[in-house]
Amino acid sequence: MDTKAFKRSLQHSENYHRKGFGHQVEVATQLESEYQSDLIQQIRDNNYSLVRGDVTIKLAQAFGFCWGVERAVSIAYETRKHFPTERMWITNEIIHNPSVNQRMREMEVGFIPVEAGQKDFSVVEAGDVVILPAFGASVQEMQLLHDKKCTIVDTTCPWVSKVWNTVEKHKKGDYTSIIHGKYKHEETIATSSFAGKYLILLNLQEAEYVADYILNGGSRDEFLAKFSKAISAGFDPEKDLERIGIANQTTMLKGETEKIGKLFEHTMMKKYGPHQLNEHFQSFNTICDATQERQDAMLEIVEQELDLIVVIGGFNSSNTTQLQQIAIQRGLTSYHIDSVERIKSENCIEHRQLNGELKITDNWLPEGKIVVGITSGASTPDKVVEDVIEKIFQMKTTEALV
Ligand SMILES: C/C(=C\COP(=O)(O)OP(=O)(O)O)CO
Ligand code: SF4
Repeated sequence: MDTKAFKRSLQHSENYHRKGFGHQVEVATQLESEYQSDLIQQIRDNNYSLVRGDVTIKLAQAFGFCWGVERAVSIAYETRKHFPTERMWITNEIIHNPSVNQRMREMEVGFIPVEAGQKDFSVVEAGDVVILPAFGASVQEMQLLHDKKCTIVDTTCPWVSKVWNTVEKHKKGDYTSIIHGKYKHEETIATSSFAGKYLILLNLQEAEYVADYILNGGSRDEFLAKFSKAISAGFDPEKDLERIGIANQTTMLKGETEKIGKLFEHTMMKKYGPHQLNEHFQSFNTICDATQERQDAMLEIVEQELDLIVVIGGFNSSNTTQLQQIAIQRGLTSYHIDSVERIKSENCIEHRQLNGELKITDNWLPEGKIVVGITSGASTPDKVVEDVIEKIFQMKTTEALV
């Protein structure tokens, strides 16, 4: 499929929208009342810190809703206003935050049902309005919805589209796209659908395995088994690693994406020599600013004297998990929660560990004076952060009274 030509024709279709519908002002008021927080603004204005009783809260200097998330949620709200009675669907979660997705359901936006791991688009009929989430959608899904004559409202973040343009460039130059990302993540599924040949790598360890294969060869069967879910159809590691380009899922750990890029640059230089490098290697910076800023702020806050840090964001939120990983690498006690409900009244907390499992920890708030770091992922409303901070204050006040 000529994905570039398809995208171009889609963009000219009258059934395709990728901007709002002129209701920004009304929607902004609604979004503010549902998701913003006076307390958080107060902490921001107070140099990102607040003391109440025994508790000092330190907020990261960059956290919470990024520009792309604000934009996508706002377009989704506008879409409902513009089409108040039409049947409306979304192909996936709009962003990875449970409270925002719940609001979509309340606005009668249906989620495409998934049967045995496959989306069932038979529920969608001609004339229905279908929202594509901030991560985008695969080109095959877009084509299917276009063929069904739906009205498509595309909220894909422009930073994500920038990565799609990058893999299109790789494809044009006959380079294999090496995508630093998670092969099951919606954004990476969408990105790989625009690529020609591709290989998705989760981390530096997997990249080192591939770099070694490029330089020294290895077992082809082992390679194909190891990456069976993360390669394009018919991938041939002997031929398809001769010319490579780097791309990424926008919310991966920034430092890791950079290391992977450098590793492959050196690998190709070693194999083909510096004069031939451009023939065999391409790299464009596709780390988004929001990811960069939130991770940099996290790297700063973990250097402060904190007793613990609470990382707030959806459990399937990749960028939130990366923030948690920074805390763990630093050896700081950290708890990743997705809402205030994870904090139980009897000083116990249910939190997500890096391996994805939930754990319950008792007596997580130390007695006496404490300094608590707080950050939140790019899809977490400030209201959710406020609820968590208020709960911590409340628990420590109760402790002082006992
Ligand atoms: C939409 C988006 C980022 C917003 O945060 P999310 O938490 O929704 O997504 P992710 O971190 O990728 O799992 C894709 O860059
Ligand atoms: S994290 Fe970056 S790429 Fe993702 S939605 Fe936000 S601005 Fe866009």
